[in-house]
Amino acid sequence: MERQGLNVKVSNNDCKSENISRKRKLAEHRKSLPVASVENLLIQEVLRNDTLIIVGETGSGKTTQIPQFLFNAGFCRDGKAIGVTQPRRVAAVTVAKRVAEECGVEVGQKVGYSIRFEDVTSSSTRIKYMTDGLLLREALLDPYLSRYSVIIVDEAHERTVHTDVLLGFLKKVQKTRSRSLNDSFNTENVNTNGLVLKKGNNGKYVSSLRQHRGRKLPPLKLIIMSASLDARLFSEYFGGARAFRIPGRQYPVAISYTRKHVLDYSETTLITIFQIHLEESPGDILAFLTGQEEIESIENLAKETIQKLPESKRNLVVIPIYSALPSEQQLRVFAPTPPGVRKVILATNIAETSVTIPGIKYVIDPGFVKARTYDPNKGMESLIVFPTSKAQALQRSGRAGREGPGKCFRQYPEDMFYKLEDSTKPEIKRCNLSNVILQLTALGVDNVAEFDFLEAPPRQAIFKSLEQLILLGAIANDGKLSDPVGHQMARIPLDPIYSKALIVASQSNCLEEMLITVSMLSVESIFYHPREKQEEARAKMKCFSSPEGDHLTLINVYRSAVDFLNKKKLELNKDKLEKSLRKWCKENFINSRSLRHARDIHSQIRGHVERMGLPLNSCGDDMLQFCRCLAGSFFLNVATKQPDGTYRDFASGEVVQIHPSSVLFRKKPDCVIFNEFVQTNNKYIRNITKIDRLWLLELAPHYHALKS
Ligand SMILES: Nc1ncnc2c1ncn2[C@@H]1O[C@H](COP(=O)(O)OP(=O)(O)OP(=O)(O)O)[C@@H](O)[C@H]1O
Repeated sequence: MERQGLNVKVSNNDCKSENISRKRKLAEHRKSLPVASVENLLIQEVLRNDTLIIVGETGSGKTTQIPQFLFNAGFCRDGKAIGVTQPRRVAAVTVAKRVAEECGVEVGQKVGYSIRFEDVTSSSTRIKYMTDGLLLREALLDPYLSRYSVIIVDEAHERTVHTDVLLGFLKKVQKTRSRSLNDSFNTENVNTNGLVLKKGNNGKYVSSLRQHRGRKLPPLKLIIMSASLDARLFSEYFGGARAFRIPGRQYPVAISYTRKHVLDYSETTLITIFQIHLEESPGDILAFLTGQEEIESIENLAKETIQKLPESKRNLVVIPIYSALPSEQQLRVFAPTPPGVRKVILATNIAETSVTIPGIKYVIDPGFVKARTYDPNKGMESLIVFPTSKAQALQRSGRAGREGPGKCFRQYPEDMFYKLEDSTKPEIKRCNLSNVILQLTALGVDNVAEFDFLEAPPRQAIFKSLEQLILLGAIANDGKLSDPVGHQMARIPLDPIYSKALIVASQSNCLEEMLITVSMLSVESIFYHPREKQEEARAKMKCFSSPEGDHLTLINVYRSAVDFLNKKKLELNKDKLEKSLRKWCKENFINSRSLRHARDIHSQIRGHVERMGLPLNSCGDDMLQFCRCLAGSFFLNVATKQPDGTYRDFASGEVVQIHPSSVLFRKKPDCVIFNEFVQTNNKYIRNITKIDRLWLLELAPHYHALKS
């Protein structure tokens, strides 16, 4: 006993001194960041300008430090908060954790984060990191964003559709809040924005939002940040807003290029990983790839190669990260590596901006990214692999110089870099806009075509998406949200076509089945077919296959997994249960990560529909009923067989083929609904169910009776 007590005492002391030295290190690190030298100047600029554009090298401290400067300068007096938006969930979570640690608080207290389906904030949260999409959702409940004194839109160069919509919306909120500002402040020491500027004892500027009369709001300060944005474009959009440049960078990153064009970037990436591992000094590796399937294939090849290395060189671990991975699995990449082990992270562009992955010294950038494209003429959206922009290449190399000097290996010749586009084409110009239009309409924007966008999307895309929303019954003839369907759809955080499917299903007695379907459709590839075990995998898939098509097949997989868990629940604890599910998945050639993600989405969306009061009903064994419900939900995506065995998409007239991964690939029914259009060398449709064409006349006459 005594011994144990002694041990505890010693380790407590160890802990304490470890904590103190960690705190000291963090404080020193903060002081060493380039942004630290301009703290005062920055605060003055924010006080003087309602909108400020801040440009500073990657790693200079923008995301983690500027919100803390603003907090210390008094921007959260009166209970107001500073909101910081990020294009990606993983960045919002990890940055919030880091800033909470720097402030010496638990995440969720003074510093918190909020992302779709996860809110780690409290009434005492004053610095809140969140995704840009989440702030837009918050605006539905609080159109003046009244709880915020400052909004920082970080990584604005990414130009995600949410960032662009948010900027237009924030511009509007700023105008409204400025108008509502009571002008009877005490004018002494007050600048034009109604903020009091005082120099504090420590020589730092401190602002105070003077108590305003009545319930009027102080102006909303807006900061737009990035390492690589077109400051002029943003400045013009915000009426000549001031741009502030943070001088200096933290650590140098040496860039190298290939001598020749590479034919297969996956192969060269794999080779480069092992060259670094065998020849370079210690430090972790981050390699950028384009998607889950590519990552999984390189992950397997890398693991096989590691096994072939001499024992002493097998100290390399491979960790994947992509957006379809559940949050806690994504966070695995941030765990420190044990001494003597090198990790290689295979990432999509999810790890491109904002995140700091401890230990990364080497970046491999093949120069490609998978991005959405949209053809408004055909109403078809597809994912295509494109070369990155210069801005993306700079962000990627920036991940290497965050804890010390780093190296970036670009897998293309140097002259290629200069040929890249400066910045990424804004997503709003290359995506289906139905989600944007639904959100803007819910925010009270009646004429989306006239909305003040930073760069307007093609008018044709607006009209096409508007037409889709009208056909789905979300928007009424007067351009407003329909009641109740449009309002319900705007509340469900899914693509409008899936939100509508849930509403249709609740009216057709099969909401349970549709909930499973949309959850499974929201993740990437449930089945995996390893090259060397194609036949075995195909045989296993047959056990789940439904002759009706892929939707019912997905339901079969989900229900089999739930049955398996229910059977084992009594014998195993939670950890062992998950482990045995993973084994079950492996035996059945099911991607356990995707299945887990689908289960998460299912439970979260289920919560939403329950709160909305939709009846959680099931059609039981009546699968005909469910297939009719699929037809009534996805009537915009119909394809019919042609004499030569190909299909014609009903809406666009395009010739398409059933994707080889579909259970209907060989069966070729006369008429199908589908959920995905994929363009590779051929045009494919994926996630398909056979239907009776006559159902469409009955279930969606407003579209099919007119078009037939
Ligand atoms: N989670 C973390 N773990 C360890 N160090 C971190 C973490 N987050 C930030 N840092 C350190 O703080 C520095 C500043 O990070 P910050 O994200 O504020 O920079 P930034 O200027 O916003 O960069 P970027 O433009 O790339 O987002 C990083 O270079 C890194 O050294």
